[in-house]
Amino acid sequence: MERKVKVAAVSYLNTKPLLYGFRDHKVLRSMELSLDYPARIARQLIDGEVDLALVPVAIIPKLKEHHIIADFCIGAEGPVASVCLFSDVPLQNIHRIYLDYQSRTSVALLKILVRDHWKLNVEFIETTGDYQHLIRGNDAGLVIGDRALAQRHVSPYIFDLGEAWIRFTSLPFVFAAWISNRPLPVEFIQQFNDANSIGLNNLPAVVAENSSPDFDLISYYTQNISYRLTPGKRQGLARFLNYLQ
Ligand SMILES: C=C(O[C@@H]1C=C(C(=O)O)C=C[C@H]1O)C(=O)O
Repeated sequence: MERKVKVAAVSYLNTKPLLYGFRDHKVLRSMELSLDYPARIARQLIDGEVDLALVPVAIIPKLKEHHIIADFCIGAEGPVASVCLFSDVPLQNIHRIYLDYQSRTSVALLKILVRDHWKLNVEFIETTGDYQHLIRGNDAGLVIGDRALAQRHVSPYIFDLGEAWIRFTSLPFVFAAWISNRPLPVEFIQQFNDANSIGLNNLPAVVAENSSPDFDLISYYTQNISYRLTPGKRQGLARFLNYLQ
């Protein structure tokens, strides 16, 4: 028997609908699953520690070989809610921006928007651990995931990067996609896609076992995160990857 496919997924609330259907699914016989934050998962796929991962799409150019294997992604066709630039002041008054160490795609997206859409002259600051308390005065911060949903209750100014990208390009955006660093059997991919779809078809059940004190999850899963990797999203992805060259 072939060895098990090592799969890594994002540990945030946005991924729960995709992972819901894996329990008891027969695809589990041929894979093992681990969870982490996006920048770590990116490193694991680049280093070959895993075979397939829900990785930030910004790392695609770093992979020797890549296959987008599933019909699902973490995308947005409007405000995404959990990828935002948070600030005490309006855009024009921001001097410095703390970058989220957990992110790869949103950091690259933010830099594109700052340069070409908002046309701001700011300094970027890398982070390695908690930094949200440093978001004050003229220092803004990019925050993603569940921590962004919490930061929405703290910062008076919220600039949503999903919304900004769409204003800028008129295209949807893909933050993360299921990407493998080697070809995988067709049968595995079919089962994997089936497992992904189960939670999306049963969102009330997904919400019943996950809760957020910060955001309404049904809205998050239906109005903000957009999970289907549609032709429009692939177009948005191609445009984004073009900017990275
Ligand atoms: C929408 C989100 O997309 C995420 C953003 C990522 C990034 O910036 O690298 C990676 C994975 C996604 O989970 C989010 O985390 O809120």
